[in-house]
Amino acid sequence: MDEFSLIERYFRRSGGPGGEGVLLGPGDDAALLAPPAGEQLVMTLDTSIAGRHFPEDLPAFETGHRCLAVNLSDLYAMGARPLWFLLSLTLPRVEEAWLAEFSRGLFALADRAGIELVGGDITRGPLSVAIQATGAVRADRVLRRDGALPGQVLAVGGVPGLGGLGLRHWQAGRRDSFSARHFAAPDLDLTLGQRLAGRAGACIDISDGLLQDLGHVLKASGGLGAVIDTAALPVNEELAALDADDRLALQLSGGDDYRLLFTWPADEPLPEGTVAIGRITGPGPVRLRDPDGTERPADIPGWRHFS
Ligand SMILES: Nc1ncnc2c1ncn2[C@@H]1O[C@H](COP(=O)(O)OP(=O)(O)O)[C@@H](O)[C@H]1O
Ligand SMILES: Cc1ncc(C[n+]2csc(CCOP(=O)(O)OP(=O)(O)O)c2C)c(N)n1
Ligand SMILES: [Mg+2]
Repeated sequence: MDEFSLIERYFRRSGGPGGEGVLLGPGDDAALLAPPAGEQLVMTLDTSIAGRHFPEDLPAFETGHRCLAVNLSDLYAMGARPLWFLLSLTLPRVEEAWLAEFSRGLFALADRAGIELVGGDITRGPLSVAIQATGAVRADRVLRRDGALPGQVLAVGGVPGLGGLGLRHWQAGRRDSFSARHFAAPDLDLTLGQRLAGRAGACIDISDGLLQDLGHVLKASGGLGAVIDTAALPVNEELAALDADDRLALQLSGGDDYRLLFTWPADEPLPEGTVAIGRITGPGPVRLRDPDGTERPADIPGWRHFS
């Protein structure tokens, strides 16, 4: 089957509403899109390479879900609502069963998130999936990394450490655990970004580990510091069962969580489903506060591609 029939069969869908603002989707030289009036466009791109970003033997359905999820996560972290995406697929060979499952996983999440595939590219080579996603947000609702202020509460929507524990479980063959399933097909919060928009101070999605991603927020916000209450970090049963040091390392530097970390005015109730884990301080280091009140520097690194 050639490239054109593949696109027709697995990536071009007829019938549906066609997506907001889509004047011309896949099929011409490029897509033709109408930006929503009164909003700004938000664009992101993440590449997922087999063996580096996801396991070589990740099932095709999960691969489709995951590669879109990591991009949606960046749109949500900006307060945007998803609109359109482009898919660049590099495949070692044509396996129709794989493609059918991949596109099923991809579109199942795309439909839930309300994002439309408007074009892409297919080439031959080692398996990798690059997705460029575009969303829209009103100027007064944008969430940025540079909006943290001393005194704000630091909060998360989700369980930091789940992705890191899931990768460990996956590698150990425990592929049915809750965390392994979250790692394989990250369970995004599809509404939190919108609920934070226009209200949170700063926001970022946790992909490289809580401390590293918090570091980006603090640096962008002018070199602020933070205190994290280690006992306040939310856990599920699988994280709770680990010994304390192992658990904390995963919570702070595991990565692959794809949940939002944000700052919030201290005098306002937190949005439903989110948990306070500390607060932003004036310029200084990030410190960990243990339940007995002792504080220590947080010096656990996160995920780095080139170190
Ligand atoms: N090759 C590149 N050219 C231009 N900008 C880039 C490139 N790679 C990353 N960026 C930009 O750097 C910022 C951080 O990117 P990244 O570390 O991938 O963050 P994220 O976790 O949000 O995907 C983003 O604004 C991204 O667009
Ligand atoms: C097979 C495999 N090994 C290791 C990891 C861990 N890992 C790889 S990339 C990454 C960080 C996120 O990737 P990156 O390209 O930095 O995405 P971004 O931060 O740009 O969203 C993590 C935690 C993984 N997801 N899969
Ligand atoms: Mg990126």
